[in-house]
Amino acid sequence: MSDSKRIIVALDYAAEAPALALVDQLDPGRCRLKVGKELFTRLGPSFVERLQRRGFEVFLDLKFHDIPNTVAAACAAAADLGVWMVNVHASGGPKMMAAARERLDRLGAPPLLIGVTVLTSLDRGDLAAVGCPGSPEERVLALARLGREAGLDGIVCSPLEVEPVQAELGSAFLLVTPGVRPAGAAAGDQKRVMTPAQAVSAGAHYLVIGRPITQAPDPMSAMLEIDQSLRSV
Ligand SMILES: O=c1ccn([C@@H]2O[C@H](COP(=O)(O)O)[C@@H](O)[C@H]2O)c(=O)[nH]1
Repeated sequence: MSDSKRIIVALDYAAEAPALALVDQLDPGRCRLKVGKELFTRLGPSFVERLQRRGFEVFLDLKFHDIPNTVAAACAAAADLGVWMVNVHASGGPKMMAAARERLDRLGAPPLLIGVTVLTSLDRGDLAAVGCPGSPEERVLALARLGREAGLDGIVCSPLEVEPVQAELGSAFLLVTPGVRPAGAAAGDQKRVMTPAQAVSAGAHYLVIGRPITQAPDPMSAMLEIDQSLRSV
């Protein structure tokens, strides 16, 4: 893949100051940023605009999951913010995903539209607990098919599902993978993980990485080490 900015740093912070302390050290030519529910709820759209003014492309990770009309309108609002990528829960269904696609297609330069499949914090037992029998891989594949049919640009899945999804849907369908942990790093609440180099060699297009960078004693060194590990893949 030609995009050299594979790392998307998840800015999961409780306040603006520590987030900006990291952002100040990052190079928008080397990585992208993800703003999720915590920071967006605290700081709102103006923080996203601030990051964009500094030259960063932003993945707005709000995982919209609602009726089609509401999700389509929320995606349009994200597009108005100028974000690079936005996402919806694929389990919201084909009509919801198609409504988001149709709304974004009315725009000149829409953000990438990505479907969240099975959260990387879930394993087979967790899926069974919410009434979904089968393996995470089977469910990811089923949701990936629905997402592609609805015209999504790609999906969020764990690195473990990258090869089977690409084998069926090809390499142009974007695969965005959280659940990335450098060797020896704490998995925390993530259950389906691989190292950054393993994820990229499996075929992941973008790696979402939070705590291994943001909670490292020296976040910038952690980021550069991960970046370096990808250059030899
Ligand atoms: O399935 C998913 C979907 C989204 N995420 C988000 O990615 C980051 C991962 O952070 P780490 O600290 O590297 O675990 C986080 O913002 C999640 O909300 C995910 O982990 N899994």
